[in-house]
Amino acid sequence: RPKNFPPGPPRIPILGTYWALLKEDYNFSHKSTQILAERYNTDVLGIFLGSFPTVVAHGYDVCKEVLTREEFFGRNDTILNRGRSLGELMGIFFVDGPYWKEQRRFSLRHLRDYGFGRRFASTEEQMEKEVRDLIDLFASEPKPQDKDICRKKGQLLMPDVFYAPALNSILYMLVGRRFDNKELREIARSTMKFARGIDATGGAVTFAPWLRYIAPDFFGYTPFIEENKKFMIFMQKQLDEHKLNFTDDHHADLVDIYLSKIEELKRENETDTTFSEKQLLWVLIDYMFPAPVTIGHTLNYLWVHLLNYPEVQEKIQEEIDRVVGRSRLPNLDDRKDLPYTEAVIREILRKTPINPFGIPRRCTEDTYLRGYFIPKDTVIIANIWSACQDVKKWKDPENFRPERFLDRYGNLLKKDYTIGFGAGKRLCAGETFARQTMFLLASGLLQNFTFKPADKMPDINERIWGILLGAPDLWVEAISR
Ligand code: HEM
Repeated sequence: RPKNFPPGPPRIPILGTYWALLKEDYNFSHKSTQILAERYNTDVLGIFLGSFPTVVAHGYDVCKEVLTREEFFGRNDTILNRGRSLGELMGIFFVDGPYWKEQRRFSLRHLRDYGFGRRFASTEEQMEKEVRDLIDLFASEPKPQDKDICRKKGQLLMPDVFYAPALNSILYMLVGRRFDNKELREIARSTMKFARGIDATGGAVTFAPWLRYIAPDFFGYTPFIEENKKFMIFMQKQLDEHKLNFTDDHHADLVDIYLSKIEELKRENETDTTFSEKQLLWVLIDYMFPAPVTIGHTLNYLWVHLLNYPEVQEKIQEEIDRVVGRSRLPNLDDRKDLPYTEAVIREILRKTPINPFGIPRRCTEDTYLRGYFIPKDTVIIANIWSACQDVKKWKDPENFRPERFLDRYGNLLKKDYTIGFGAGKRLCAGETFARQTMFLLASGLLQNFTFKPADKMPDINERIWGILLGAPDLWVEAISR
């Protein structure tokens, strides 16, 4: 333990202090670190994942500080982060330094041109089409290709029903077209397979990579690599097709813009560059793979709550009827006029964060946090779950209370303290898109249907173990309004 390193449980060989996480809560390490932080009377817990020094921040203020400080903007070079992209660190999620800065900035700047994170008519039309298709799916007899998510008219499976609309919305901006829903559902389920094989710390295989030779399935290594390959194959196919038809005088999506940039650098004989076709592949995947599972699972939690709190469902419907009516679908202009609907989505993001540990960061230089010494290359984790449960911030965090985001006149509070998307310059790159998509899908469905559980009432506290903290699958019954 380095001198003045944050307090925490004692280390043992190989496991470090991982044993203590398993002992406190075998399945949910975000709960274990919270228990340990309380025991050691600290907001800044020092643990060792194998031999890797790791600092876990707890509570709203410390998490916010950790996420926004420049020296904590690194990412970790782990077997999984490399393994998914065939041995190299690529894309946006798992790279850092100037490489990360350039690729994040370039992709975001140009995705904005197609409506990612801002208003753009043709993308909004496309998203409206996705909402309409989803409404039709709920209102129709099941088609043979939809039997996996629709068991009879009006009875559908969450989160899977959201996978295709979320993916098609982002793919439209990345590669300029939409895809068959069944194909997209299969791809989205790949993410779930690997996300459920490994815990939020990255699991034992991250700090003891040799475990992948002993029991690769048990430690989640094989599913992680194999399921990631499915994204790679899908995206490589799109890239190959784009390259065949590419002309530099017409750019229709991010791939065109990026290929054009590569051409420009070639013309200038610029070889010292972070731009390459391989890099493009992983940038595309990094915008694609989070969309269905993050949006799908957050909406699944929303529905778990709507079923348990029918009065909240009614209030949203009353607000939509009053502001939008029934003759057209809610659109992004309506967001500001539907404060209660927005507040419910914010409260879901707070109460049930799907990334309890966010994406772990790396400390890029020796530094101090709340008086403790943090050496360079320490793994930095913000326990987002603890920040969302912080009594000092939320007063009654255990309650589902959307009104906490409204003032006494029912207006949405200007400042949004939601921290589920991370914070600082490494903030989730898809936040605005995710919020817009969730708003459109939720408000469109609730305008048209009232929902009841198709089987028993879902348990509000049940969670599925994994990197992504999801609720169990939920069959809902939609009754036309
Ligand atoms: C409810 C939905 C979502 C939640 C709660 C969420 C949450 C997060 C969190 C916690 C991080 C880590 C941020 C940090 O290190 O501070 C992250 C990163 C990221 N997210 Fe999301 N996300 C969501 C949806 C999406 C969507 C839909 C996309 C893409 C379309 C996306 C793309 C990304 C990317 C590219 C990063 C990496 C950013 C970087 O390392 O610079 N996310 N997200």
